Amino acid sequence: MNDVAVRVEGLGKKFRLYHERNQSLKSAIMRRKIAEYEDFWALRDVSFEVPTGSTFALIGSNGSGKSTLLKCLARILWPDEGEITSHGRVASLLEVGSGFHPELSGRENIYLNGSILGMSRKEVDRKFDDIVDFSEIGKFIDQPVKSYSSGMYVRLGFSVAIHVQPDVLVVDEILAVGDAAFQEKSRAKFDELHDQGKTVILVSHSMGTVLEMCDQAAWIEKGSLQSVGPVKDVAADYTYSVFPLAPELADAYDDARKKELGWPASPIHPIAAHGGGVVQGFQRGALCWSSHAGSFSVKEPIRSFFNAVGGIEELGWPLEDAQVSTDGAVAQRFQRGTIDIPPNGIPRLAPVN
Ligand SMILES: Nc1ncnc2c1ncn2[C@@H]1O[C@H](COP(=O)(O)OP(=O)(O)OP(=O)(O)O)[C@@H](O)[C@H]1O
Repeated sequence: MNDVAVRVEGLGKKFRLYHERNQSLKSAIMRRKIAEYEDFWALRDVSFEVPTGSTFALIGSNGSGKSTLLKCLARILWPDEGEITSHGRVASLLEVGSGFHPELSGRENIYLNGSILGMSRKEVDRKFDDIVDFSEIGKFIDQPVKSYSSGMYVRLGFSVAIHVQPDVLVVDEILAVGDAAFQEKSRAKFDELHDQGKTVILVSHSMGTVLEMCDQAAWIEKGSLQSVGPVKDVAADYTYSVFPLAPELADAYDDARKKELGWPASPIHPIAAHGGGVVQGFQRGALCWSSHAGSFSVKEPIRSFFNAVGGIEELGWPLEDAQVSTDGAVAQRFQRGTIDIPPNGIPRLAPVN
């Protein structure tokens, strides 16, 4: 077996950006001039290898070129420079409804999509019931797919793609369209593929999902590769670029704290009251700097706090580390009140009058 599932070498993909809004031949003739355009390189000089059996994430900000790269990997787009070599059967699930014909039924689309992804009719016949079962489309299978919800589209598309039994599965963010139960089911399917030594390449904006599911990653920005390697390193590089450290916190963020708190997971929140300060959420806690107390770290529960109230306006910054009792309850004192989180419960905020 090959150690490398996909090799990308010097990849470049350009698009034409037209300066005239209307690009039809008729309008060009009417205006007696050919539409002007410029070349825009969505990807340039991108090279990396995806190890066989890895779950590989592509990360980067909006418009950085992730989907374009996935489309090149799935052979939906053809590169203008460089090349992609892949080993084994590649199946992809990119845009909602891609590979489906809206007027055809779910049943007909399973055959259509299956053949696009390289399955024979006999193979689809054999797997048909499993595909329908996994998709949970049930009695709607003979309805035209144009009447399906986007979640139903994705469930059917994903079900066909995994039943191709690909060596490499290429998936864009669209799985997030499915409901919680289906997302859980697709996660389990990814684990199964991983256990079978299959390779999955996916795009996700959720750093939690990426860290949980993937072992390798590549970070792309403005069409060029920034870093590639173990997911933790790449995710750290990326998040530092998105959420730089507050200058006040930089000194406090030594190696020990880095280990304890992880990398930045939120922008810097300024605190106006009581002489001012800043607080910033990290992967496993928060760092706080106040003009009174200098800087100190707060562990996990502050994240629940951030989520619960959407900010630190009400209670101010934390005055102590969270106190965790044996039954899992959490209590933490803040500048203007306290927060209590019962085991598996909703945080209660108790502002001081
Ligand atoms: N068909 C196209 N014609 C012209 N420009 C395009 C085309 N497809 C993509 N682009 C441009 O290429 C760049 C990269 O787009 P792409 O969709 O790959 O980004 P992305 O990283 O997937 O973004 P997002 O996170 O927002 O989904 C963008 O600037 C986009 O406008």
